[in-house]
Amino acid sequence: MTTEKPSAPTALITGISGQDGSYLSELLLEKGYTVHGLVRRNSSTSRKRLEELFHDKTIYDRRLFLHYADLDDMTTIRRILTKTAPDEVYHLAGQSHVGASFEIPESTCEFTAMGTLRLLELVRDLSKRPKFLHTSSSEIFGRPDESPQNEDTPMRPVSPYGVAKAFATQMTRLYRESFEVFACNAICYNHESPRRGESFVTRKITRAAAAISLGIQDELRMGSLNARRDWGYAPEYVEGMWRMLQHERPDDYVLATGIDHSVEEFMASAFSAVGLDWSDYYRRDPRFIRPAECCSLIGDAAKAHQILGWKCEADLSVIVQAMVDEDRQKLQHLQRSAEPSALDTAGNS
Ligand SMILES: C[C@H]1O[C@H](OP(=O)(O)OP(=O)(O)OC[C@H]2O[C@@H](n3cnc4c(=O)[nH]c(N)nc43)[C@H](O)[C@@H]2O)[C@@H](O)[C@@H](O)C1=O
Repeated sequence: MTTEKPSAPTALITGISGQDGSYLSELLLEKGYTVHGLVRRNSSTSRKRLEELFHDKTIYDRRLFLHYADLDDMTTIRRILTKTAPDEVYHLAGQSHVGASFEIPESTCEFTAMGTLRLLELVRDLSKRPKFLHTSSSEIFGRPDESPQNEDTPMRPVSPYGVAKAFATQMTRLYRESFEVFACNAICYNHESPRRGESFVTRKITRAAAAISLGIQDELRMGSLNARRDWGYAPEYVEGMWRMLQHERPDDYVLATGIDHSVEEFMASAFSAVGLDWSDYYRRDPRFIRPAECCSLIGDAAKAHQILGWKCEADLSVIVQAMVDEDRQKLQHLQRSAEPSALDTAGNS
């Protein structure tokens, strides 16, 4: 008698080419999943970036598939969902820059809020419903009354991004409670890595520290250094997302370290990693000060720890060092290959 092996699961990831999407696809591929990823139509670098990450072309060719689809193009997403019939959908895509959301509130809500609602509608209508994970954000708490925040802390967003995420978070709850969709919110606090985009403050700082130490840059223009954030390590956060969909019941979980640091402390750590004093290079620039700011966000991940066995282990100083090292290596490579335009520092984030 032959016992039939259960077929490996299939996942669909929106926003696969971002930091979290790349780590999540690696995790799922390692676990034997077939992974389908949605990439924006105008994102010409996405495919190349993922190809570079997956040196093993066999995996890339046979178990990782990319599809072009924007979050406002639901007929295409419906077709992809029907064709690929995923067991799990990880919804990571959206406009993720808090500062930019003050400039582009409408498109932020269009993609981050309405994009999530439209996806939930598609999932609800499928005959074989996949499990659904929405990556929510600590920005939903805005200026909270309590610290640390947990899954029951009231939402009080203070940015268009936070408002859009609060809408998407509440919709995800509603589809779970009213329409019986297996839908979870991963309420993620800031999480960083050497794959973090340069418009986020951590990467902006580590790249500047690396560039200044190599003589490529001479100052760092930034906004306020007082804000405090709970910074964790991105690969651990995607592991938490995966665990949520493996649990028997859908729910919401905070993913956070429970330890906060100021932007100034992060900067001191990055500059000391290259033997420099940050205060010699910092220039306050009002362009980077937001109209409203979440001053201090710190998460309580006790529920994720107790129910999912999730915890974060990476120390912030180790993350900072890894980011600075990666930036120095990349910049040195560019210096050697004499690509001056590529050495321009990210000045608009
Ligand atoms: C959880 C949450 O995490 C991220 O949102 P964020 O916390 O806004 O991240 P950030 O790295 O842009 O800013 C952190 C802090 O740093 C301050 N800051 C000062 N000067 C500059 C500056 O020059 N640039 C930037 N970007 N920030 C600056 C800024 O005002 C803020 O207080 C996203 O992943 C988001 O998608 C998300 O969900």
